[in-house]
Order: sequence, then structure tokens, then C-alpha cells
Amino acid sequence: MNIKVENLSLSYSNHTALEDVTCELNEKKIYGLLGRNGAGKTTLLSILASFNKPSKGSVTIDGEDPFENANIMQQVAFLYDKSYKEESSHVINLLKDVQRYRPNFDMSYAEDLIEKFKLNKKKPIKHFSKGMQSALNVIIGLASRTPVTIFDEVYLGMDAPSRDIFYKELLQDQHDHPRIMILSTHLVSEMDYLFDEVILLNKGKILLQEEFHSLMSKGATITGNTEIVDDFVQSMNQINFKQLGGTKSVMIYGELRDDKKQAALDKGLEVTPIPLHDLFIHLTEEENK
Ligand SMILES: Nc1ncnc2c1ncn2[C@@H]1O[C@H](COP(=O)(O)OP(=O)(O)OP(=O)(O)O)[C@@H](O)[C@H]1O
Repeated sequence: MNIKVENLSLSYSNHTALEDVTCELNEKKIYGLLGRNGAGKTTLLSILASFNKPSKGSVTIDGEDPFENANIMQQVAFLYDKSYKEESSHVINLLKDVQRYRPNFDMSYAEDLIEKFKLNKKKPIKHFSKGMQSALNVIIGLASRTPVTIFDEVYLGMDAPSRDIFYKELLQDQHDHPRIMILSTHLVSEMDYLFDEVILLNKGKILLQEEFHSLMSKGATITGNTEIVDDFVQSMNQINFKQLGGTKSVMIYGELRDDKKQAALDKGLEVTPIPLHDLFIHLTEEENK
């Protein structure tokens, strides 16, 4: 499977939600799609899922336009914060409906997940709590085993233990049945360990697309005696700092080469990675754009 997005733009009346977006997702791995509120994440994902048509540019999945393309759509699952308030079916019946148009659907895995999330099989879905409805979306997304699986903030309302089940199952099922998995989220610090690659959208444009580990290697926190830290970081791109008595911590962004890192250690400074959450805040800050 290959997803190719080229010079994609989408405007809603006079508002440009996506502008000249170009990216490629062609490996069976977990992509984290990050961006602040209104950055255009759902808009982009809804185009990939054929819920929306671009104003300009193109999207192809395996070389084909996904829009109203039954063959491609069968292979793409888009799970989002959908309301089930009109849904009077029970969970098994709804999953049987899903199974009809998802050729790889695994009902026994779905049943296993129903047990893990403790969903009540006897209650109509419209009476499920918000978190239970989200768990149902997770079950549909994982058990469908579509070559492209998109979760757009699908965890809303799920409590911490349920989200933990989601993340564990996601990693295990991705390991057993690799696919292109896209996770759009605001829970950056909670979910960063899931990502193989990060795509950062800002104000409708791609700010970066990079392997998680390579992105992480670009930032570092240097901690130690204030004077030594100040001297060490003076020519570096400093994005934040904290001062506690005579100790200072400075976040730097840019490649910290091994020799520089060793030089810091030799000066008695501590070098630690910057969490993705902090990089995300810095990279999308107003004054940086
Ligand atoms: N149907 C619509 N009509 C008009 N404007 C819209 C519509 N849907 C989205 N927008 C606007 O397009 C922009 C991108 O919205 P989108 O929902 O894609 O962002 P997002 O990154 O998913 O945001 P969030 O993190 O808040 O969910 C926003 O400014 C939003 O107000």
C-alpha cells in the first residue's frame, strides 16, 4: 500500500484548511499525526478516507484516486469521534454489519476485545457511555485489519486503563498484522512511544515528517552549573530554559553531534532527550512561524 498526497489544498468557503500539502506514507508502520487545534488533521484524514474531496492537488492510494472508489475504500478504515446516539443495535450485530464490507475482519479478535474493554453485549449501543463508544471504534478499527487504518482522536472519553488496553492491543496487533496505521492525537506525551514516524501539521501545512528517533535526536536538554551551561549553549538554538538555584537546564534544538555531546559530559553537564510533547509545543509556537 502506498499513500501519496501531492500539493493538496482544501478550503471551506473562504477558509483554507489545508494548503499545498505533500507527503507520502508507504510503510507498514505507525504514523503519529500531530497538530494544534484547527491545524487540519481531520480534514487531511477525511480526504484519505474519501469523506472529502480536495479543492486542489491529489491523493492516490496504490495509484488510484480513493474518492468514491469502492475497491480502495474497502481497504481504508477511518475511525473518529462518531456519535452512536441513534444506534439501537447491540454490539455483536453492529460488528457483523462491519464484517460484511471488511474482508479481513476477525470476529474472534473483536469478541476478545469486547471482553477486554468490558462492553455490555446486551445493551443497545446508544446507551453506551462516551468511553464505551470510543472503545467500540477501537474494536472496529483493530479487528477490521484494513491495510490502511486511521484513528482520529479515537480515545475521547476513554479512561486511563481503557486507553492503556488500546495502546497495548494496537502495538500487538500492528506487530502481528502490520499495516499503515495513522494516529491523530493531542495526547502527545502519553502516546509518543507508539509512533514510528511523526507528521506535524501546522496551520494547514506540513511542518515536518520524520522518523520518531531521528526527530528525538534533534533536541536535548543540557543541565548543570549555570555558568558552564550558558557557556556551552551560547551558539546553539535555545528553545527553553529552567533555573533552579545555581543549576540551569536549557533545551536546545538542532542536531547535537556526538562530539559535542561528549564535550558536554566532559564538562560535567547532563544531556537528556527532550520529550516529543515539548518539541511539539516549541515547533508550533506562534512566534516560530
Ligand atoms: N465543515 C467545515 N466548514 C468550515 N470550516 C471547517 C469545517 N471543518 C473544519 N473547518 C475548519 O478547518 C480548519 C481545520 O479543521 P480540522 O478539523 O481539520 O482541524 P484539526 O487539526 O483536526 O483540529 P482539532 O485538533 O481541533 O480536532 C479549522 O479552522 C476548522 O475550523
